[in-house]
Formats: sequence, C-alpha cells, structure tokens
Amino acid sequence: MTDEQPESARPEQGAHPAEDAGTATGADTGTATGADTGADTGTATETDAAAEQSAADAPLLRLEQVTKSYGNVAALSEVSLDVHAGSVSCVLGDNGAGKSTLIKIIAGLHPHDSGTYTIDGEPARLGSPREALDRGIATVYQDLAVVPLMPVWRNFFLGSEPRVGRGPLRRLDVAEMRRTTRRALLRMGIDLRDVDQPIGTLSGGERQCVAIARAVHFGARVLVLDEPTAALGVKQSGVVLKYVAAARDEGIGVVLITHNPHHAYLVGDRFVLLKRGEMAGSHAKESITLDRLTREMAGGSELDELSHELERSPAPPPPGSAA
Ligand SMILES: Nc1ncnc2c1ncn2[C@@H]1O[C@H](COP(=O)(O)OP(=O)(O)OP(=O)(O)O)[C@@H](O)[C@H]1O
Repeated sequence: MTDEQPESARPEQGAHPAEDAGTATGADTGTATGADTGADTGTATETDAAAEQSAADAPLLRLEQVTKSYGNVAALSEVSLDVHAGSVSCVLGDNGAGKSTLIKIIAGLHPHDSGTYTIDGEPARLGSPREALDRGIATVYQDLAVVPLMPVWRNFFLGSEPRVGRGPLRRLDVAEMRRTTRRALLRMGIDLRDVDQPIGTLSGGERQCVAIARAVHFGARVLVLDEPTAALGVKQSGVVLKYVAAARDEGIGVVLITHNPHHAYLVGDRFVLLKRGEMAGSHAKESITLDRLTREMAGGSELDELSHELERSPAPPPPGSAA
C-alpha cells in the first residue's frame, strides 16, 4: 500500500542523518569524501523529509471543479472537495443539490464530464465501483444492500467469504466469519448481543454501524457515507456519528453526505455546501459556527423571507369597534 512505503522507508533514512554520516565516514576513512557524503546525505534527507511531509499533507482524494450533466440537467457544476486521512469532509445539500451525483462520481459509478478527480495525487477515472473499492474507496449507501434474513456475520462477509477444505469438501469457514465479525465490531466499539441474529432484526442505526465496521475491516481508506442518519432518531443518530468518529480515528478519510448541519457539525472537519448542483460554500470547522452553517444550509435570506411570509396577519378589529 502506498501509505506504508514512506513508513518503511523512514527508519532507513533516519539511520543516516547528516551528522551521523559525516562523523562515521570521517572517523572510518578520515577523508574529505566522507564529509562530502555527509553533506550530500543531509540535503537528500531534507528533500526526502519535505517530500514525505507534503505526501502526508496531500489529500487522499481531491475533486477540482468537477462538472456532471445528465442530458440538459446540470447536476454538478464546478464542485471541489478534499478528503484527508483521519478527517471528516461533510457535503451538505437539500433535495436535488447533487449529493448522489457526487457520490456516484467518487464511487466510480458515473464518470465526470470535466474537472479533475485525483486519488493519492494522481488523476483518476474510475471505470466501476469495483475499481473504486480496489483503490480503497468504500461507499455505504442508505439502503445498505443487506440480506435481512441472513445473520450479521453472513452479511458482514457477503461477497468475500473465506473458505476451508479442498475439492468437494470445500465450504464456508463459518467459525472464522463469526469470530472475525465479532472482533471487527468490537474494534469499533460495537458490542452486538449476537452476531448470529438476522441483520434485519437490528435497528437502522445498528445496521449502519455494522456497515461502517465492515468497510473499515476490508481496508477502506476513504469511506463515503450516504445520509447515514437520515432515517434515524436522535439517539441512534448519535450512535452512528460515534462510529463515524471511530472510523476517522482509525485514520480513514470520511465523506459524510447529509442534509443535517447539526450532525455534520458534530463530527465534521470541513463542510462543502451544495445548492442546485453548485458550490454554495466551503468552510473549515474553525472558520464557521453551527449557527452560520445552519443558516447557509437553509439559505439565510430565503429563511428570513419565509418567516416573514409565515408571520400571522394582524387580527381584524372586533365588529362594532371604531376603526
Ligand atoms: N439519471 C439522471 N438523469 C437525469 N437527471 C438526473 C439523474 N440523476 C439525477 N438527476 C438530476 O440531477 C440533479 C441532482 O440530483 P441528485 O440525485 O444528485 O441530488 P441529491 O442532492 O442527491 O438529491 P436527493 O437528496 O433528493 O436525493 C437533480 O435535478 C436530479 O433530478
């Protein structure tokens, strides 16, 4: 994995800092070449360190000025979004804002018409959701695509079931799936009573949590969540947001699609607002309050207009009273 390369390269570079190289080489050989080598190594080390730093700062995924139309309908127009490791980027928008279209582009379901989509700094044009998954981009859709009557562990491994035995004795490794599901859920802090229960018997929030844990277990680096709290009550929404935060703390770059600014603000690090396919704002958490985010989301002046329209008209004077 690309992430691991700098990690494994670091100790080697760290073992040859400029002074060490200079001293060791000088002591060993007593030649000027040794000192020169030390200086060269120093420059190289600094350059490498700078390159490593900028690689660490680079977003896992970046959309720049991305545009997408369906025939005459402009679903997205020049939308930009950065997703960094260990942080949550929220995309907020009302119905028809273009949220699903954005997800489909990120997940490899639809190609974008113009603009750039880069993954790990390289331009990408994903041909299918499978390709997105192979690049570590997992999407959890609202309907969750589970088989309700199958146990939790079976759904957890759906499509990636481990097997044991050979030839005609080859079969699903049920014990391993049960064990791993339990462990993967616990790792995210999810303590299900029973992984044997049909997934359809879990609450909507619990199903979302299982889907998040599944994506983390199968190595997602970017996790796209399509309105995970849309159909949930206050308490369950809180639980799901807790696991969004847990995924973030595992170093995953999360894209949280929502129309709820309160939920976004609880876990988000940056917020992109979409309105009729266009970017209506992009803010880091430090630069916006929840109040302002809510007003921007609701369309501040439109809300003022609405509240004006909804004001009660003054009651008519009682009959017979002097006007
Ligand atoms: N396959 C399609 N063909 C034609 N128009 C489409 C298609 N998919 C989406 N649109 C249009 O593109 C615009 C953005 O739709 P999109 O589904 O991305 O918005 P959304 O923010 O996800 O909305 P919602 O929250 O209601 O699902 C809408 O005007 C929609 O009607």
